[in-house]
Amino acid sequence: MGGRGSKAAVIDGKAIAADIRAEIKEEVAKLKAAHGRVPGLAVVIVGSRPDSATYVRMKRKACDEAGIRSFHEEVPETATEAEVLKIVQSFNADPDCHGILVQLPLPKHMNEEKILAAISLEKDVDGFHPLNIGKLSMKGHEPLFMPCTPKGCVVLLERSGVELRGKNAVVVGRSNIVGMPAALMLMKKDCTVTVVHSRTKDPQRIVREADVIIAAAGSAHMIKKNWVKRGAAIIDVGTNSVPDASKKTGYRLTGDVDFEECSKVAGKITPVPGGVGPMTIAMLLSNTLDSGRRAIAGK
Ligand SMILES: Nc1nc(=O)c2c([nH]1)NC[C@@H]1CN(c3ccc(C(=O)N[C@@H](CCC(=O)O)C(=O)O)cc3)C=[N+]21
Repeated sequence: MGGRGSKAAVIDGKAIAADIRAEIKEEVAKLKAAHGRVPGLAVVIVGSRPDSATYVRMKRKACDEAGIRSFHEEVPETATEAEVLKIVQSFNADPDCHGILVQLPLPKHMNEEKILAAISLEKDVDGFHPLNIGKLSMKGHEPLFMPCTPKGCVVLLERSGVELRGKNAVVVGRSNIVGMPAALMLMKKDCTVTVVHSRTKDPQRIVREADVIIAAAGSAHMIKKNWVKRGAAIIDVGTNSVPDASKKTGYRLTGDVDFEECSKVAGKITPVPGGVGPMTIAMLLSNTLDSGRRAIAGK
């Protein structure tokens, strides 16, 4: 694979996510049979951004299919921070709710950190609570939940047979929700990790050394063929909207990686869409199942 003239194997995130969702569905059914209860996920959405509405619809459908109960609370863009905090607190206290997700981004007048920190640690299925993130960085401390997108990246690598131990991993991007936690998780998997960001000198030279590339910079097609070592595994987290007149919506989704060119040298590569995106939702269900199992079965 990845030899001269050959093409990278495409990692099918949609298929891997479907497998995981089927496994989760079975586990939910087992919980229900043994305890008469199922995991529950609360989704809080503030305002009516069309992209947020789409993601929330997909999450809800995924819950339904897996047998996970979902609760929805939608408030207008003009709601106050106190109102959102109150909703979070009511789900914190609800024994049928095992996971709480506050859809991001929040309107500018709300303090995102304050709202995320109000979510009970035991229900933080997004893994965004500062304590859960902090534990990721410490030896001997396991977070209750890992953030869904970077966890999805690691699971994609593992399920497609990429050995991580001792490998050079380069993470492009240092965001709280993807780059930083992805780097920490790969370190826990015994990779040697380098994080490349907007102030890095000569990022191409560093990325070219990578056996594993996690592209999470938010810049369409910034990773080119001559940035990639032959045989490298590439996980593309980018979800950039670019104009496309042939689409109904007028735009299409594209990654941070120039897929056409890079797949000529990479060993394995994820597409966008159909790569990391579906895994984000599968990991959300997985975290909700874990949380529900802890609460319902006590393990
Ligand atoms: N509290 C919170 N938690 C999140 O996990 C969260 C969030 N806020 N805000 C927005 C981002 C984005 N996100 C995605 C989920 C699924 C796809 C996904 O399934 N994408 C499909 C395609 C979707 C399409 O075509 O529009 C794919 O890549 O194949 C993408 C992105 C979760 N997010």
